[in-house]
Amino acid sequence: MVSSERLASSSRPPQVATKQYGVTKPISMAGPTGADIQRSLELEKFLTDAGVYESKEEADKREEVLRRLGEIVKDWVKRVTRIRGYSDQMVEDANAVIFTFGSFRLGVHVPGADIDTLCIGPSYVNREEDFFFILHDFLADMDEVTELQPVPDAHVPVMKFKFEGISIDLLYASVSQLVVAEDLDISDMSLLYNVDEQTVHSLNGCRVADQILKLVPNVEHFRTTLICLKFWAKRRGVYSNVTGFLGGVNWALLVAQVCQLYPNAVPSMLVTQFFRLYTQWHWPNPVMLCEIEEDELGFSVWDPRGRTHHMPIITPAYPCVNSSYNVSASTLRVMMEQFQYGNKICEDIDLNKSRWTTLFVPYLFFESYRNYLQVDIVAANVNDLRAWKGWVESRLRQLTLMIEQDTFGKLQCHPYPHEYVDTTKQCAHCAFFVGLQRKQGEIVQEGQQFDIRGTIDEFRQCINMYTFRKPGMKIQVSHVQRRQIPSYVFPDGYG
Ligand SMILES: Nc1ncnc2c1ncn2[C@@H]1O[C@H](COP(=O)(O)OP(=O)(O)OP(=O)(O)O)[C@@H](O)[C@H]1O
Ligand SMILES: [Mg+2]
Repeated sequence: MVSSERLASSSRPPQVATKQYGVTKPISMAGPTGADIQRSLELEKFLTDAGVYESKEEADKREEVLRRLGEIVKDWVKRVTRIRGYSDQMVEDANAVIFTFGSFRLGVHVPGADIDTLCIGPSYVNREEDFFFILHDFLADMDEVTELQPVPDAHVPVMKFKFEGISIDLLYASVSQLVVAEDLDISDMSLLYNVDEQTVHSLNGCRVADQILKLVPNVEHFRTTLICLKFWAKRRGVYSNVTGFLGGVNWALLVAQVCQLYPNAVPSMLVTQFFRLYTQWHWPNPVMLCEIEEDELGFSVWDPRGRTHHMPIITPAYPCVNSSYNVSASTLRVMMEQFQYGNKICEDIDLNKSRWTTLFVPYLFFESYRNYLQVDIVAANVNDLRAWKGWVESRLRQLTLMIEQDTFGKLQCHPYPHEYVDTTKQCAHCAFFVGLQRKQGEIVQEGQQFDIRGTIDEFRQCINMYTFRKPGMKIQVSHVQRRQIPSYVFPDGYG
């Protein structure tokens, strides 16, 4: 049975931000009914059985890896201090601290997820040489470290590696202090004075995570709901920042907004309200968790170029940016379809006509379209493939945009954020797929076909301009029909 209070509240339209840089206000709502609590317990059981929570051993290992990383950066900073010729006292006092951010900091990481870390060091230890050369070489010599990959020219420069098999993203920020205190307060705005833009960006992840945890009314409910929605998004093929869907921070902000609106709700209600709210949200109205002064915005939501911000989800710490700038009209369309699916199932669950398992049924991408593009990527070895694949994956959004533009929006693309590997190939290989469909409602003339060969050639040329291209790095883009999808895509059979 559904309580009358519940029906009354759920039939109310969600409030949507109308004021510039304003936030949505809490919708007062009665607390959970017995049925809501029961549904929440069932949801948690489902998530536990699905394996989204890591074991005690895995959690301990992560803590140990973080402790080791903390020691390594301290040793490194002391070494640099000595090389720079500072006094023995300075060498003794020299310090660096590690902060975590991302899903680990929020307490919503799944087994095998990366740990996003930020190292804060003193003013005289720089990123260009000290971090990307001295610390890099230090790490390269360690047996525990594998797959070390420096990315110094990224928007947020990062060193990626595995430490005893755990993926680490390590950022570096040098602050205007000679000695970094062990209990440094990352929310202190004065840390942002006199530092370069990359440092501001590097500090931002930690400040955003802390803000989110401060702004949600009930952290445990927020965590369960976010774990649930991230798992759902992966099952439904809409979890991926790089492909133009949403990544960890975007899902966190969307869920945090729902938690703010329904402060008394338990996770099952929050999941239901999530789908209700975002199926009705008037994009591109921005989602934002707190009031933001105009000068805190790192971009303009209303700027005429802002039309490219299809689904603005604004981070809550200076400089507040749209965290989902990769979303395009086509990926927004795909996500809205998925939100509608989620909304329908949750309504049925509320009426006891469906169960949680149905919500998480994997999306059948290869049954959803008749035509696809297959993007095959090969390289001489797995290391080359990792870098090459990353580059191609980051350009798939461009392919989608180019096709939709060149066909005046009549051909719609759905880039799928999963890679498939043909293990029978001699060289290292992976493939991505893009679903193709005519825009619905388009009047089709007999025999009308789209010729996108020119667009694909242009895309391939752009891909081949990769700065770090090596012999053996190749890409092939082919049009395939559903029945031509290669069998390695279905390792368990065609279902
Ligand atoms: N588009 C973005 N805009 C702003 N911050 C971002 C963006 N992408 C990543 N970040 C920052 O980097 C952090 C780590 O990114 P990551 O993609 O690992 O997300 P995550 O929340 O850790 O999820 P996952 O469980 O997938 O690792 C984010 O939490 C956020 O602070
Ligand atoms: Mg992460």
